[in-house]
Amino acid sequence: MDHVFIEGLEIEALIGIYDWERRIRQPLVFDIEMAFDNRIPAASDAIGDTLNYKAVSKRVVQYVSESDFGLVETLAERVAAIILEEFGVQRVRLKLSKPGAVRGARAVGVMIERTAATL
Ligand SMILES: Nc1nc2c(c(=O)[nH]1)N=C([C@H](O)[C@@H](O)CO)CN2
Repeated sequence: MDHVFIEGLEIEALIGIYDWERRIRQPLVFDIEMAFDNRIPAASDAIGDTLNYKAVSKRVVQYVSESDFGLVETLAERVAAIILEEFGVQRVRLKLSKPGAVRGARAVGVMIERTAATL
């Protein structure tokens, strides 16, 4: 299966379980891999046939910038659901990194893979 990806998408958000984290915005980094059949846009050369990574990025930036969660797990789940539901993606892999959250670690966070519900 082909993929469309977004790597290193940096967004500041209100995120964290500690009191001090409720008063600041922290940088988060998203790496997103979306299953998509790229043969169709490759044949037509039409942006309308693509899974448009710019449109997905814009939506993720808008949602994450306005979000307010304690856990990175919650935010990752919500972003994955938006990608599946609003962009018709069948499978998404998402890595959410919180750089600098743990002293000595470059980043911590979660990686999830979700599939669209079938009726
Ligand atoms: N699995 C998780 N562990 C932790 C989280 C989290 O969201 N998921 N969050 C924190 C704190 O907010 C931390 O990032 C502050 O340094 C701790 N562990």
